Amino acid sequence: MTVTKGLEGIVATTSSISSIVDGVLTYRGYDIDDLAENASFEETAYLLWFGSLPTSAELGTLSRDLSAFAPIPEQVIEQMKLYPKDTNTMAALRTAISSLALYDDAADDMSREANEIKAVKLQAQLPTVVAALARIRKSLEPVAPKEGASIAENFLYMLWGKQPDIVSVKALDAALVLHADHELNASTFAGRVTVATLSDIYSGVTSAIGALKGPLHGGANEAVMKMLEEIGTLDAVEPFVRGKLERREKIMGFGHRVYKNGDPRAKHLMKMSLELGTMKGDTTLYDMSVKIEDLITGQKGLKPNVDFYSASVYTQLGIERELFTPIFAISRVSGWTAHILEQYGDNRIIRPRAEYTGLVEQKYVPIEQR
Ligand SMILES: CC(=O)SCCNC(=O)CCNC(=O)[C@H](O)C(C)(C)COP(=O)(O)OP(=O)(O)OC[C@H]1O[C@@H](n2cnc3c(N)ncnc32)[C@H](O)[C@@H]1OP(=O)(O)O
Ligand SMILES: O=C([O-])CC(=O)C(=O)O
Repeated sequence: MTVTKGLEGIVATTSSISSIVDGVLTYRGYDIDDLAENASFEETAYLLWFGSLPTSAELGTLSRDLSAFAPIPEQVIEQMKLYPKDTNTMAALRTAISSLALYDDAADDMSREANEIKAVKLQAQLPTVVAALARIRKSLEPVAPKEGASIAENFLYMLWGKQPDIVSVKALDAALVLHADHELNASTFAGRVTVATLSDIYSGVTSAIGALKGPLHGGANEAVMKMLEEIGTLDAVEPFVRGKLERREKIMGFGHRVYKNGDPRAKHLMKMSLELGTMKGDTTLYDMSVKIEDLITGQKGLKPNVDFYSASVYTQLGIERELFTPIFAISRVSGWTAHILEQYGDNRIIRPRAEYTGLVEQKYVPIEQR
């Protein structure tokens, strides 16, 4: 048996949803740079689920479905009010999304049609859950979704309880496009492993949320912001990074399993971070981030990943750190559900082997003789 730690370089499935070839990321054959500049998040989600960009009529239908599905059951809201207020937001999200299944009569309907509807429903409801969790944490009443608004607009509206400005909506929409899918990343793989047992789509998304939470994956965006807060000023960047490198500690938001010459999504978020800082008349967070990048890339050859500049983008949008990874989930649920539909379409249980390295030839010893 050959063991490849972390399954590095192992091709575990075929997929026609997204690809990373020579550092270029595509969704269904469209370059991420093209989509980041031109596509809305709703168009992107449609592309991931159904394989082509929507016509106006198809996009209209999807937008109406997303609006219609956005409200969540009152019981789920009441349960969320019972969660400890200081609990990890991703832990709360994992629980709330799992509980949505209890109120969906079609949760175990495994037909393609029912699963497509549940994919759209999960996409519609996840932002409502995250916004409600954020408000409940602050002892505020959740705000009901607004009809006819895009996912980005609706999320900020439900979060802030007022109509968001156009700049914030555009920036969040672009960030959602950039995070929507990423081949066989850890959370998508977790979701596919779960549904490959023919478990339901809610179980798959719940597994995926659990995997995204970790700081080596989606949780890195919150860890980056924690680091920026800890550093505090531009002058403190250099000694901070030097200390980290001397102690051989990881710098969050850098490195990637697949990209060794840079993550194509990072440049878009970097540009957004500068634009938002310039508009606000304070580019400190951007300047600190660039200085960290220069030092880490110069000394370790590591490049920033998608999580690095998203931290300063979200902070400059006025979004609290605890919501960064849940916002990643708001976007990635489109990719997770597209992969889950693909897995159901050509399923085989995912069950690799382990090389045993434990004790052998042990004999049972009665408890009083141990
Ligand atoms: C959306 C996303 O999930 S993007 C990734 C988000 N995660 C992070 O930003 C966390 C920080 N980064 C990391 O932990 C890693 O780079 C990962 C998890 C992303 C990839 O892990 P792997 O593919 O296993 O990379 P691996 O750990 O083998 O790294 C290779 C070398 O670079 C070093 N390295 C990798 N990332 C970092 C980092 N962020 N800071 C310092 N050193 C690093 C490793 O220590 C290792 O050095 P070594 O060969 O001397 O032991
Ligand atoms: O692909 C990965 O390993 C992690 C990543 O960048 C993502 O999920 O967006």
